[in-house]
Amino acid sequence: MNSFGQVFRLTSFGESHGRGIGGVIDGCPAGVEIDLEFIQHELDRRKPGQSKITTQRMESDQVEFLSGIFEGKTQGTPIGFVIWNKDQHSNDYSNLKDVFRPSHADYTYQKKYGSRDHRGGGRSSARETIARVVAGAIAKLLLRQVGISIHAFVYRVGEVELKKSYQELDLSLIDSNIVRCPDAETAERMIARIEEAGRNHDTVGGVIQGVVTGVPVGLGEPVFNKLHADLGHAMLGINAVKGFEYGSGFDGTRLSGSEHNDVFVKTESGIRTKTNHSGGIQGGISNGEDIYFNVAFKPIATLLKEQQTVDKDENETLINPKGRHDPCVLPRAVPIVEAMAALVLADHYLLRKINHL
Ligand SMILES: Cc1cc2nc3c(=O)[nH]c(=O)nc-3n(C[C@H](O)[C@H](O)[C@H](O)COP(=O)(O)O)c2cc1C
Ligand SMILES: C=C(O[C@@H]1CC(C(=O)O)=C[C@@H](OP(=O)(O)O)[C@H]1O)C(=O)O
Repeated sequence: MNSFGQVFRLTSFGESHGRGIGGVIDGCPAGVEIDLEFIQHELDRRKPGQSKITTQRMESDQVEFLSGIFEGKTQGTPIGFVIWNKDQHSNDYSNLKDVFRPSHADYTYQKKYGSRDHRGGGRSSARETIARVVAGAIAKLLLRQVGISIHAFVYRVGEVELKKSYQELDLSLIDSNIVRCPDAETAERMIARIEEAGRNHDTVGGVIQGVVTGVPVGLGEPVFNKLHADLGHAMLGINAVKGFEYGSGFDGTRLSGSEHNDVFVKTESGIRTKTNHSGGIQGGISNGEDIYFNVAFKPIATLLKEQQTVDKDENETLINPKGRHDPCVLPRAVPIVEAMAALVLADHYLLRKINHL
């Protein structure tokens, strides 16, 4: 399937080395104020060639809207958009036509479809995430109107970890450096780690943390489409993602129940919890506390060095990829994580409106 969401739905199309990437958003209500500069800014945060630590493919990624927006507002009609590809170097992939890059999608696409667009990985390329960032930006604008904000930042690159909780950080500093870690000293070490991977013709993975604030009580469906399940589905659908945890996550399993329970307290702003191991979600439904989660990204597959592989006739052979690749996806994945979270939150916000008088 090429669609995502229940009410606020995105269908994307396009391949990395085809004419372009685009999408259709269905189910966006009328009256969302569209800030085109903001949408373009989100695309600029994702685009390739943005700094020395990303792929050097040079795309301007200017979005062209075809429908659904009039006089600065959504009309409740399908929103169509396209971004044209301009800097494909398809010859870089000529020697990959009949061989499979280890841990990319070449082998599985070939086996599933019997053929594949080998240029730039075709539809398996993360270039498709452009569509998610456009739709996510519109979802963010909708959520902004109802007081919900979403931030993501790079938490770990390889072994270089941010040793602070998100409450101790100034999230307005996320974009103050090229790696998108809101702590200047850790950011420097992360950048050095990515440069080291690049120099060695290798790649490095890590973790992005996401935080959603201003969420009202009651978003999420109680059995299927639990809020955390939909967030996990969204995050695990991003290219190169290997893991998702929310709230206390895997570390929470080390605590006893009495340490882990989020005790309720009555405050001036209503019922709150003393701690937030639940990560703002209980029984699949938001409880009004911050939602926070971690997303794990692998070190990406295409290494600019020789590796063992097989070809499409099942002979063992060697592979030597060329071209422009991200030594680490995390800096560019930050806006993608935010976009996917925004799609889920907007979807559940609208779903609650349908389900309740
Ligand atoms: C922002 C971003 C940039 C990426 N850039 C590259 C890249 O330059 N080279 C590469 O081999 N994979 C890159 N990937 C990862 C591949 O798209 C991904 O590994 C591939 O589709 C196989 O899917 P899987 O890793 O989820 O199994 C990138 C992923 C993201 C999120
Ligand atoms: C083009 C983008 O990223 C690409 C993602 C990608 C991959 O395998 O996912 C491989 C590279 O593709 P190419 O060889 O065509 O440059 C990246 O540059 C983009 O994100 O816009």
